Amino acid sequence: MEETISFRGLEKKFGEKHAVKPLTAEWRRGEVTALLGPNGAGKSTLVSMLLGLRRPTAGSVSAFGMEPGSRPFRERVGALLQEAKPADGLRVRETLELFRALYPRPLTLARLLSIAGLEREASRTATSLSGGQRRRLAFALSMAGDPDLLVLDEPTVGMDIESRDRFWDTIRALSASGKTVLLTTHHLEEADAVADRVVVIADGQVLADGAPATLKTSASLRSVVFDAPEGAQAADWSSLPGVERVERQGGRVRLYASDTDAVLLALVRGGRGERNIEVREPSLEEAFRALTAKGGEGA
Ligand SMILES: Nc1ncnc2c1ncn2[C@@H]1O[C@H](COP(=O)(O)OP(=O)(O)OP(=O)(O)O)[C@@H](O)[C@H]1O
Repeated sequence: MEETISFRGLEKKFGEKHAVKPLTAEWRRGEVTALLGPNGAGKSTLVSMLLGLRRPTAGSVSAFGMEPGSRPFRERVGALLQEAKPADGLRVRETLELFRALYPRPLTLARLLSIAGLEREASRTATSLSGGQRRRLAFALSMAGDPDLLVLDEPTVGMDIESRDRFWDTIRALSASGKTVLLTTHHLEEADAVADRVVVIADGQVLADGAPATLKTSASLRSVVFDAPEGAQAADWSSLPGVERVERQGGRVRLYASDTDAVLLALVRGGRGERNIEVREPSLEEAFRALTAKGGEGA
C-alpha cells in the first residue's frame, strides 16, 4: 500500500519547551487516524509541521514523498485549522468557488454544498453563518480540491450532534474511497466509532498508537457490573480472583479485572445473588484517562 505520511525523528521546540518530542511514524493510504491528547499536548504543533506551516526543530516530514508546502503537495492535501475564519463579504457559494478555482480537479459546487450541509445557505454571506455552520463550511473548503490526504484540527468544534453525524459519515465515505484522514478531536466516543487508528499524545510524547480496540484493552481493564444483593460489602468481591478494583454506586457494583471470565464464574459459584450481571469493555475515554494519567506520572 502507498505510504501517505512519514515522520522521521520529527521534533519541535519552542525555546526550552519540547512541544513535540522526537517522533517516527508512518501512515498508509485510507487510514483514518484520531490524534488525541489533553490541551497543550502538541497535537496542533504536529499538524502544523505536517502541513508545512511550522518548521521542525529536527527531523523531517513527508507526504506522498513530497515535502510539505510545495504546490503539488497542496494539490493533494486538504487542511482545516482551529482558527479557520471565513473571508469578509463573500457568500457561501462564492467562498467555495474561490477555493475550487485553486485546484486542477475540484469537487463540484453542489457536492461541496452537500458536504457542508449548506445548500439552503448558499447565498448567505459566510460571516453571517452560525459557529457550527462556519465549521461545516471550513470542512467543505478543506475538501475543495478533492484531496488524497485530509488533515483536520478539531473539525467538529461547535457542530451540533446532527452536523457531527454528517461529518463522521463523510469521513467514513472518504476512507472507503481510499482517502487518508488525520484529525484531532476531543470527542472520544466518535473517534472510537470511526478511527482505524488512535494516537494518544501528551506533553509532546506519543503514549500509544494502535487500533482503538487494542488500545482500550491494553490501557484499561474490562469490568463486571451487577446489582448488589442486600447487605453485601465491597470486601465480599475484592478478594475474588483477578479483581483489581471495586467501585460502588448506590446498588450497582463494578469490578475491574484482567480476567472477567474468572470473575463471572466466581460470582455464579459464590451464590450471593448478584443480579443483572454485565461484562463491559473499557471505553476509549477510560483508556485515554489511564494512559494520560500514567504519562503525567512519568513526566
Ligand atoms: N508559538 C508558540 N510559542 C511557544 N509555545 C508554544 C507555541 N505554540 C504552542 N506552544 C506550546 O507547545 C505546547 C503544545 O501546544 P499545541 O497547541 O500543539 O497543543 P494541542 O495539543 O494542540 O492543544 P489543544 O488541545 O489545547 O489545542 C503547549 O505547551 C503550547 O503552550
